Amino acid sequence: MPLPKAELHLHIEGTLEPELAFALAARGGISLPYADADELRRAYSFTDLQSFLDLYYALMAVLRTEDDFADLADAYLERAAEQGVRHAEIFFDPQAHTARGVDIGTVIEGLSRALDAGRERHGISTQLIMCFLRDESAQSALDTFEAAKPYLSRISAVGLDSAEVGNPPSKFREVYERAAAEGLRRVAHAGEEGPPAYIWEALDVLGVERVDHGLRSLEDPELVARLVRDRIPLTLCPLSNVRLRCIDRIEDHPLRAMLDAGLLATVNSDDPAYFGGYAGDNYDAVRAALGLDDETLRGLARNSFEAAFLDGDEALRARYLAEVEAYVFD
Ligand code: HPA
Ligand SMILES: [Zn+2]
Repeated sequence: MPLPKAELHLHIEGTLEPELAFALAARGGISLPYADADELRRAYSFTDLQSFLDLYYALMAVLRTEDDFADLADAYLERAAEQGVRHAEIFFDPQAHTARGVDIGTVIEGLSRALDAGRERHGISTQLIMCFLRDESAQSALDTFEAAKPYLSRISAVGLDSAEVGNPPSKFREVYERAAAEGLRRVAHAGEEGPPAYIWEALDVLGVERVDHGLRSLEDPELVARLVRDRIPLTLCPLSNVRLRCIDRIEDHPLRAMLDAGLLATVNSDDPAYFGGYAGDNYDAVRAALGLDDETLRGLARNSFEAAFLDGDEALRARYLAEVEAYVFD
């Protein structure tokens, strides 16, 4: 049995495995510019974030109907359950779909259908986090937020993703203010490729409660002090960092140094279909590369549930935390 954990940094569109992409393409009468799943998988060689995003957005062409989104989320939950994920807070990118003429309601209803069934079918509790594409305009984010208004009861938080450098968090101040006014939680990708200054902005301008990645935090000791003081969680994604060449080798990952500095670090998968592994695979990778012992892994799992947006159900959080403490490593 795998270590129980929460997944807090997972793009549902990044769980689109090549085989499912071809199956959805066939169902929708869409042709892909690859002969088969193996050829597509061979294209998964990235030089930076943008080179990944280009393929990530292109492949979304197969996601068109409510059933497509439901099947995508159901396939993810099945893989996640096998890897010990008990709770998942899942990003989606509405603008990547509405730009192709897919209604935002189709996206949210399809995902929600699979997530609602997920508790029974896969034993996983879930939340949805709506992300804005930071390389689109601030107005586009505002328009997206307005379009999502009828569905806000299904969304727990807003996030910010896509091409980071040149698109600082402060660009999205207004839409984050609106989200907060509607009672939504706030997170943002920051410090993946971008500088520590972007992490400060995410905290001070957008009011985020968690930083997605925050990989470059250690470059700024004052920032580390702030993150430690306020117990701001970082949702790290080790395999992603290697595949997108934010770090050269997994052995160079700053996770251990971050834990030693007192940061509330968590381990997550980002875009598992593209980066070589789901949540448990990321735990396995850092365990092997950084020589983490069992109690450090247990601490990472504990952090994941402490960082989860489970304030509305503290009994559930307590149950998950008890599972972590009772876990016996083999
Ligand atoms: O790793 C990522 N970084 C930024 N945006 C993203 N959108 C999907 N994955 C990512
Ligand atoms: Zn991400």
